[in-house]
Amino acid sequence: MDIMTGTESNDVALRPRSLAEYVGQAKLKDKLGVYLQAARGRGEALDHTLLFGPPGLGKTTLAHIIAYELGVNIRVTSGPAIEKPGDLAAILTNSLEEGDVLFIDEIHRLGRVAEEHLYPAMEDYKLDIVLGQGPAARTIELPLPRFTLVGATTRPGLITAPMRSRFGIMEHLEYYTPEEIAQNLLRDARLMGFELDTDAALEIGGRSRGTMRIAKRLLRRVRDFAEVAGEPSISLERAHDALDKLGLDSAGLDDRDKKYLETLIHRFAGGPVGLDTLATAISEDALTLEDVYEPFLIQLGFIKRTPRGRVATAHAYDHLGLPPGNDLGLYVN
Ligand SMILES: Nc1ncnc2c1ncn2[C@@H]1O[C@H](COP(=O)(O)OP(=O)(O)OP(=O)(O)O)[C@@H](O)[C@H]1O
Ligand SMILES: [Mg+2]
Repeated sequence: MDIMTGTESNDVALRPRSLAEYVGQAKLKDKLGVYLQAARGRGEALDHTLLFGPPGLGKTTLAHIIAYELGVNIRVTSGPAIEKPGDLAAILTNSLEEGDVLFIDEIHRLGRVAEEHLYPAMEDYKLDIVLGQGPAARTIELPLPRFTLVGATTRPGLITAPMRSRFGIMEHLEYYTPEEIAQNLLRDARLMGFELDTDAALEIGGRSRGTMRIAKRLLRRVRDFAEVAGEPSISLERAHDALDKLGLDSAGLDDRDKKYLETLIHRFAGGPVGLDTLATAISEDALTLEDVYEPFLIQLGFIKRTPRGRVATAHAYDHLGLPPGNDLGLYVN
């Protein structure tokens, strides 16, 4: 099972529309609520906002909520979709109205040229367009409506300093607690019209890597098991059993997480080992490890990133049922 990717069918109806429906992220919501209210009160566009954090925590959802709360339209695009400066000009001049939100997903993948064109658009609400070539070329300045750029990224480290400095609001999304996830799953179940026991929701919440998207997918799979078993509601036992069948352990680690930890511990004596070496050893892409797998393993306190490489902690040994500091030596398998 691939719990990190895939489509989210009939998800749109379940997406929270307002900040009030958006579960968790209390600190972020508090602050954002104030900024939204202030911008609305002044009748101004919200400052440009950068949302960052691991996949599936709700950045895209939040971008839509911002537009909803401001009562404006949202235009959605992504870094890789903007290749030529012309692409950006088309987006900025075609459909944006005063106060609208322009959402650029994966903003770290914006090309350098497009990025440089975005600077004056963000700062002075104007676009410099170069007409012609060579000595005959001239630049015209196109005024833009005052808009709010909302950028989302899983890799804030790749956003250049000049880009970063143009965001007035920068917010980090955090992993959800099992309780927060359960709260949202109970709401989803209600909206989809099936019974979900609270302890079952908490069980799924505890095995979802703190990630809303994963939790929602697991809920659908657990529901399949319950339905096929002819059960009218989803019980803790059913959730437990189904999650075991899906290969998730008590901490919500899947087979690939476990392979990561086992490789680090057995093959590299718990580290330190470089990311690329580790990635090769488990046939994964280094970026995926860094963006998707490691943040949660770090959050659980199972691994550490050190200057000399990745290190497994005593916690990880414990979780895998190994004696602490297990020193099996190099290359046991
Ligand atoms: N705080 C929340 N409350 C309720 N539902 C949420 C919340 N956060 C996320 N979701 C739901 O979880 C799913 C994933 O959220 P979303 O697509 O916004 O994540 P993302 O951070 O943009 O992920 P990616 O980095 O992969 O683009 C969506 O179905 C969304 O409705
Ligand atoms: Mg997204």
